[in-house]
Amino acid sequence: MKEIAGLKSEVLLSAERIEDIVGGLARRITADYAGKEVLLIGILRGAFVVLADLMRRIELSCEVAFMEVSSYGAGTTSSGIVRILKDLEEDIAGKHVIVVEDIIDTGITLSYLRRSLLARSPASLEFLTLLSKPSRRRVELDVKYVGKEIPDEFVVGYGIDYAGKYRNLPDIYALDVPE
Ligand SMILES: O=P(O)(O)OC[C@H]1O[C@H](OP(=O)(O)OP(=O)(O)O)[C@H](O)[C@@H]1O
Ligand SMILES: Nc1nc2[nH]cnc2c(=O)[nH]1
Repeated sequence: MKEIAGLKSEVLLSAERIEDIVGGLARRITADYAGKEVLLIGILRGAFVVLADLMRRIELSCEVAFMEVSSYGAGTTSSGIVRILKDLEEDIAGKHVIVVEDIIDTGITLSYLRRSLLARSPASLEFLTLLSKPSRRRVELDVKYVGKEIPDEFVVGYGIDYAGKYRNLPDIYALDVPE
């Protein structure tokens, strides 16, 4: 047991377990896109850690780009309103795009991104998330690459923050957040 932000917390996924999961996702992408070039779009800020590890294990010609979106304030619940804080600088028309997320909760962020990115005519568009909380879904989403499904717990570490902090923790912790 460890205290994070004064809250009780337990390791949900160790760094070693995360490495295995990310390696498995990278192998699937390498096989699925054989002979093609991919564009990975990391959704800032949380996805930068998984994206950095994932792309180094993908054995394909690979480009990277970033968008920053936000649907959470300082707290632990989604506002339900997605804002694009930083858009792509490049054209994605004709590219094989994989959007990389750290976590999917309600699905609102990715369903908004799907609409926004499909309108830009990529050759293909798929989604990857390290973590998914299926019990929290408020919109249906087809996510091809899911690292691990987790219960409805508030998690931090490996890029995922609590009030802007703890992204640097190598393991992922479940926090005992009061209701
Ligand atoms: O499925 P949803 O309910 O839409 O939630 C998922 C979103 O929430 C987190 O981002 P957050 O807004 O916390 O921003 P951050 O990545 O900058 O920490 C996560 O990175 C996803 O983008
Ligand atoms: N930090 C954090 N952000 C989230 N966004 C959606 N779910 C979560 C979560 O469990 N933890």
